[in-house]
Amino acid sequence: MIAQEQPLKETLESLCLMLERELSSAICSVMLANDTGTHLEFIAGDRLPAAFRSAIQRILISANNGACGSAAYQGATVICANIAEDERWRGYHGVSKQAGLASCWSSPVYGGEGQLVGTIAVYYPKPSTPGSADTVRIEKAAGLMALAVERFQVRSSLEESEQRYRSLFTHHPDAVFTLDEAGCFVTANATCASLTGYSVEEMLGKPFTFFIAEQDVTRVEAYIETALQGGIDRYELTLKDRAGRLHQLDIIHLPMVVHNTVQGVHAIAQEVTAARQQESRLRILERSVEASVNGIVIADAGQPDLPIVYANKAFTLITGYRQEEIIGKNCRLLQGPGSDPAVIQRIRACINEQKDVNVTICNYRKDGTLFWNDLYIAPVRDQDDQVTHFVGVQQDISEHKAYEARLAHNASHDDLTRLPNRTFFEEMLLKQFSRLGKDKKRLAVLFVDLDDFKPINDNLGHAVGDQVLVEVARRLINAVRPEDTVARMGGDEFVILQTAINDESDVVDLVERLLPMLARPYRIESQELYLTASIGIAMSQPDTLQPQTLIQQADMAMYKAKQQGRNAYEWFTHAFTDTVSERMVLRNDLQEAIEREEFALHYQPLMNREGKLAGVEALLRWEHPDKGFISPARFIPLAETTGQIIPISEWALQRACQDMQSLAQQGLGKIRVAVNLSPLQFQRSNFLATLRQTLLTTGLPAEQLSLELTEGILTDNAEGAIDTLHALRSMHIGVSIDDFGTGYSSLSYLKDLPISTVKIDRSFINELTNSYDDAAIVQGIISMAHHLGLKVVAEGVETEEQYQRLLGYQCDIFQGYLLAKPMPLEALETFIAHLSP
Ligand SMILES: Nc1nc2c(ncn2[C@@H]2O[C@@H]3COP(=O)(O)O[C@H]4[C@@H](O)[C@H](n5cnc6c(=O)[nH]c(N)nc65)O[C@@H]4COP(=O)(O)O[C@H]3[C@H]2O)c(=O)[nH]1
Repeated sequence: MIAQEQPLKETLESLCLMLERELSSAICSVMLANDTGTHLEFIAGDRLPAAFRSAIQRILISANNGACGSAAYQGATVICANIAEDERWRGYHGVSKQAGLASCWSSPVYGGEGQLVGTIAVYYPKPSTPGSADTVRIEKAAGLMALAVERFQVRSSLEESEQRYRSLFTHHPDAVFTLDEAGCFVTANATCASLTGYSVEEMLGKPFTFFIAEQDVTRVEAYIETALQGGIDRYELTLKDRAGRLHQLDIIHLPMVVHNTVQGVHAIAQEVTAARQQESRLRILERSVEASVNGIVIADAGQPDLPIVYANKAFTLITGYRQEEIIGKNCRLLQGPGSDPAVIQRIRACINEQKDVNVTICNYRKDGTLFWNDLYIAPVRDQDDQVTHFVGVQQDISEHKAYEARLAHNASHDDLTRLPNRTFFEEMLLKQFSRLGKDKKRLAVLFVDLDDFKPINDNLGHAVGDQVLVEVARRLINAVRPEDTVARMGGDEFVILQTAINDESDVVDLVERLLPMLARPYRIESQELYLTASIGIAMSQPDTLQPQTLIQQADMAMYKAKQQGRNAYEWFTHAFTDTVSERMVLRNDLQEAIEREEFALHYQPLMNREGKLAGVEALLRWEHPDKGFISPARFIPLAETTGQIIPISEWALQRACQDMQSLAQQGLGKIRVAVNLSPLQFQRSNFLATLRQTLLTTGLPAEQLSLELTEGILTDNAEGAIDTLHALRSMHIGVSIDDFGTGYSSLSYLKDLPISTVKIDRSFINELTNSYDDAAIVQGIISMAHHLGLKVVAEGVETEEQYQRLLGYQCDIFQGYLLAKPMPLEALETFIAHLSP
C-alpha cells in the first residue's frame, strides 16, 4: 500500500489494523508531528471512540502529556500501564475512562534524517505492559509508519513542484512549448493556440516549422538543431497564423535535458509585432525629424529650466549652434534685443499652461545675426498625460519677412523717389495730429509743385524727368528735420509734413530755404536744367478737426502761389477756398469721367463756297452726371495742366475715326474730320505711333483726318514740331492752324511749314462787320494764305452779313452757327442726308 502511494491516512489506518491484528484486544492510533515539531496531530485510529479522538486531536509535545506527548518529547517509548493512576494523563482521565481505555504504550517515530515523524500508540481496555514480542511488533509498525509518511512527503513535494511548474507553463503570457527531437510539438500552452489560431490539440505532433513563414524555415531548423545539441539561442522569426496573418516572434530556445540527455527543445516565444512596428515607426519619425528642413528641438520638461535634449541638423544650420553647444541649454539663448517681450511672454505663458503655441519671433544666430523664426511649440505627454517634453519646430522665415517688408514698403512708397506715397503721408499726418498735445505745438503741411516740369518731361523725355524728380526728392529730404515727413503725391507734386512747430516763422524758415534750394540748377546727363517750385502752406489750427483737410488747403494755397507768379509760396486762407476747391473738385470729377467714359463727341459741319460739306470738326462734350454739360473751354485747360488731356484726347481721336467710318459704311460719303490736338499730346514721343495705331485699328484713310493745332504748339517747340508736321504730311494727314491771328506767328513763318489750312479765329470774324481793322486783317490773312497755297477756314460765322463778306474775301471754308451748330453723330447723319447733292 505504501508502494502503491495510497493517501496517507488510508495507509496509516491500514497500519493500525495490521498492528491491532497482531496485538489481540489492542486499539492502535497514529499521530503526526506538525512542521514546527511542537504538536502532534491525530491522523489514524478510527476504532478509538469519537470523543477520545476529538480530545487528542491536537496535543502539545511536552514532558508529561499523556503517552504520545511524553514519548515524542522524550524520544523514547512511554508505557502507561494504568492510565487511571498515571499522572501524565491528567486532564484525560475522564475521557479515557469513558472510552474504556486502561493502558497505553506510545513510541516516537523518526524519519531517515532522524527527524520526528510522529507517534504510534497502542491502547488496552485493561492495565497492562508490553511483552518483548509486543515491543518488536510496535517497532516494526513504527518503521513502516516512518516509511509511509516519508514517501508521502516526497510525493507531495513533487506534486507541488510539478503544479508550480505547470502553472508557470499554463499561465505564462508568452507562448511556451516543447518540441521533440524531430522538432514537433510535444506541449503547447494556451498562448500558443491563441497566437497560431490552432487549438493545442491540433498543434501537438505538428512540426514547429509548419507555423513558420517560408523565408525563416531554414534558419529556424538550424536553431532547433543547436538547441538539440545543448545550445541556447534567442532569435526572431515570422510566424504565419491560421488566417495567414504574420506575427513577429522573439524566441528563446533551450535544450530539454532529462537524465543528462537532451530529449527535445523548450521554447518561449513572445509576440513583438507591435513593438517592431512601433520601432519602425519611431525609426521613420526619427529619420524625418533628422532630415526635416525645419529646425526641431526637444526640451526636457522634467528638469528645471527646460534644457534642450535634442536638436536636429536643420536647427544647427539655421542657428549656427552645434548640437553639443546647445544640448543642456535653454532655448532662450536664441533671444536678443530685438525679440519682442510680448511674444516671449506668450511663449512662457503657454509653456506654463502646457499648451501649444505658434509665434513669429525675432531670434539670433550664434554669430549674432538676426533671423525671423516662425516657431511652433507643443508639449509631449506620456501615457499618464504628464508633460515630459516640449518640442519646438522652427522655420527661418527671414526671407519671407523681408519680402513682406518690401511689399509693405512698396505699398506705402513711391517707386521712383523711394519717398513715402500719399497713403503713407496721410497715415503719418493722422498719427502726428493725434499726438498734438496741449503744449500749443502745431503741424504744417507744405504742398510743393514744380513749375514748368511738364515741358522737361515732354521735351527731354521721361528718363530725364525722372532724374529731376529724384533730385528734387533728395533736396527736400535734406532740407527737413528727421522727424518731418516728405512724400510724393504723384507727378511733380510733393508734400512735407512739418511737426511740432511753434508758429508760422518755423514754416517760413523752411520754405525760404527750400525755394532757393529747389531753384538751383539740375545737372542731368550733362545738361543744366532750371526749374522752380510753388509751395502752398496750411497749418493746423486749434479748431482743425480733420487733418486731411490740411492737404487740400495746402494744395489750394499752392495754386494761389502759382497764380501769383512762380517760385513763390502762399499761405492758405479761407478766402480762396471756394474758387480753388471748385477747381479741385472738377479735377476729381474729370478723373471719374475718364474712368466712366462720360465723354461724347459732337460734330460741327464745315461748308465750302458752294454750300457743300467740306468736312466736320470733332468737338468734345462732357455731360456731368450731376452738374450737366460742362464746356470744353472750362475743362480742357484744366485737363491740360493735370495731364488728364492725354487719355481724353486719345479717346476723342479714336471715336472720331470710328464715327467717320460708320458714316462711310452708311453711304454718307468719305467725310473729312478735323480733330483738335492738345499741345501735351502733340509733344509726346509716342504721338505719331498712337496716331498710326488709331488709323490702323479704325481703318480710316489718313486723307480723311485733319488735325487742328494752335500756333503755340509750333512756337513752343519749333524744331520737334516741324519734324512731326513733316511726318504727318508724309502720312497724308491734313494740318490746320487753329485760332489763327491770336498768336504771334506771322504768315511768313507758316510759309515753310507743311500745313494745309489756317482757321481764322472767331474773334476776328465776330468783329468783321464792325471793325475796319479786323476786316482788313481777315482780308489780309486770306489773300496771303492763298498766296502761300493754304486754304482758309473762317470759324464762328454767325450772321449772313459775315458770311457774305467772307465770300467776297474769297474765304474757302465756313464754320459757324449760321451754317450749322455742333451736333451729335445721329443728327449729323440726318444733316448730311438732307444736303443737296
Ligand atoms: N460763339 C460761337 N461759337 C462757335 C461758333 N461756331 C463754332 N463755335 C465754337 O467754337 C469752338 C471751335 O473750336 P475750337 O476753336 O477748336 O476750340 C475748342 C478747342 O480748342 C477745344 N476742344 C474742343 N474739343 C476738343 C478736343 O477734342 N480736343 C482738344 N484738345 N480740344 C478740344 O475746346 C474749344 C471750345 O470748344 P467748343 O466749346 O466746342 O467751341 C467750339 C465751337 O462750338 C459760332 O458761330 N459762334
